[in-house]
Amino acid sequence: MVKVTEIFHSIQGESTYAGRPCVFVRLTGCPLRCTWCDTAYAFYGGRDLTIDDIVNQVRAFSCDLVEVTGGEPLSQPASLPLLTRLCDEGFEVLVETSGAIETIGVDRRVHVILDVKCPGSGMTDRMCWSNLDRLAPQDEVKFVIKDRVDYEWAREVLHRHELPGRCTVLMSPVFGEVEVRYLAEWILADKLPVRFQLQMHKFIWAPDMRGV
Ligand SMILES: C[S@@+](CC[C@H](N)C(=O)[O-])C[C@H]1O[C@@H](n2cnc3c(N)ncnc32)[C@H](O)[C@@H]1O
Ligand SMILES: Nc1nc2[nH]cc(C(=O)O)c2c(=O)[nH]1
Ligand code: SF4
Ligand SMILES: [Mg+2]
Repeated sequence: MVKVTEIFHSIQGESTYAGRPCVFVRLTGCPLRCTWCDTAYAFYGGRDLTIDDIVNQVRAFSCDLVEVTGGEPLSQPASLPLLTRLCDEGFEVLVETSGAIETIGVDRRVHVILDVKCPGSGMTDRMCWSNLDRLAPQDEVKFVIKDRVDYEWAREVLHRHELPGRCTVLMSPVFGEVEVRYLAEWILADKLPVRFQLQMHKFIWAPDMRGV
């Protein structure tokens, strides 16, 4: 069984897949507590579903792109067979993960979108740094930036781990926290080889709306 908060069809708002119709499978529960988390409603509750139930609900949307997110999807061991099954069914599969849980066992066909938790999240000490060694060219690493301190920390980490040569590097502002223009201008001033992104769905729908 997999504990699931919601399954919905929306416009992918993040990563290089932003703008594409996508089905989201949001698993319940997260061992982290990022100070700025926009999905605290997925920490508790949820419904127990079988992998077959989930696949049937996903199929009903007739959409080839599926993202498994949360909560922290990899904190449920059943997320691994779920990801493999979605690949076997022919979907293009993304997993959005905090960086705090080992990505060992994630099907190689899955595109991993891995957060690196900056100091402003309060969760840097939870990072599982060996996850960076497992990044493949089809994966994406994401820094969610709250302020200038986070930015400088992220810049140092991405250089130290030579991330830009290994996969896409995303930088995204914490929604409503940092002036988006400042982050854009910091990236330009430093000529950082990263992809700046905003959470597109928060501009399409109300920022606190669920299921979009
Ligand atoms: C809700 S998390 C779920 C997946 C996983 N727990 C993680 O942290 O990656 C999905 C994505 O939303 C981002 N996110 C959450 N709250 C945010 C906020 N207030 N502003 C910008 N991004 C946010 C997270 O950093 C993560 O990349
Ligand atoms: N539209 C939309 N795109 C998203 N991309 C990643 C999301 C997430 O919560 O992981 C998300 C989300 O919640 N909604
Ligand atoms: S790891 Fe993800 S779901 Fe968990 S608190 Fe942080 S942003 Fe929210
Ligand atoms: Mg979200």
